[in-house]
Amino acid sequence: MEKIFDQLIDSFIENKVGIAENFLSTDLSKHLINNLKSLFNDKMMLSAGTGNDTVVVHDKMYRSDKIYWLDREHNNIHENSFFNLMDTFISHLNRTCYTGITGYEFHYTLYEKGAFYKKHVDQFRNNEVRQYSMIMYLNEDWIEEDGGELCIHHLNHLQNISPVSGKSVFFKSSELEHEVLMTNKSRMSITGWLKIN
Ligand SMILES: O=C(O)CCC(=O)C(=O)O
Ligand SMILES: [Fe+2]
Repeated sequence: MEKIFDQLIDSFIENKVGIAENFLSTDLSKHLINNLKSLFNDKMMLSAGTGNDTVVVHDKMYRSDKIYWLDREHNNIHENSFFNLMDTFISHLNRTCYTGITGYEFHYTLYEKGAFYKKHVDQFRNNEVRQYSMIMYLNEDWIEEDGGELCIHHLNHLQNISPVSGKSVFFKSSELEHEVLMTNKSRMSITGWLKIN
């Protein structure tokens, strides 16, 4: 696993956007996507909001994804495997890069056909707790016509990343502007932030 962690970290250092293709095993991706689908069927996935810590605005012109927060207290074996993986990644990151991460938060994310998330930065304006953004995609068989790329706005160019199963993306929450382009079919992922307090 350390090799994949280093791939994510090294590409982050080189390009400001870390990408690792097999961060989640096929098995774990499958279980997590099944969790997400059953949460959706049980109407547990709710419209995501935007704003700072205290004011959350639900503006469907700005983002139209649905989310559900992961929690060890759900006692879901696959969710806990995911958290174990993140714990290992964070100790590796802290050990090799002195990042001092002390916590995290992750949600399941569903963009239904036609959904998007307009250009934004992840760190809240009045709160610097979120240090790194991390997204794990869960979609098998993604083709260009499906749209839904993560589009990173670098200073002089755009970088489009397709949301393919197992792939993880990692970048600084305070810096990079990015958006999720409109998706032409259901787009599923786990999105989260590594935090300091
Ligand atoms: O799903 C993605 O590719 C990015 C999601 C995102 O930018 C966010 O939730 O803040
Ligand atoms: Fe974001």
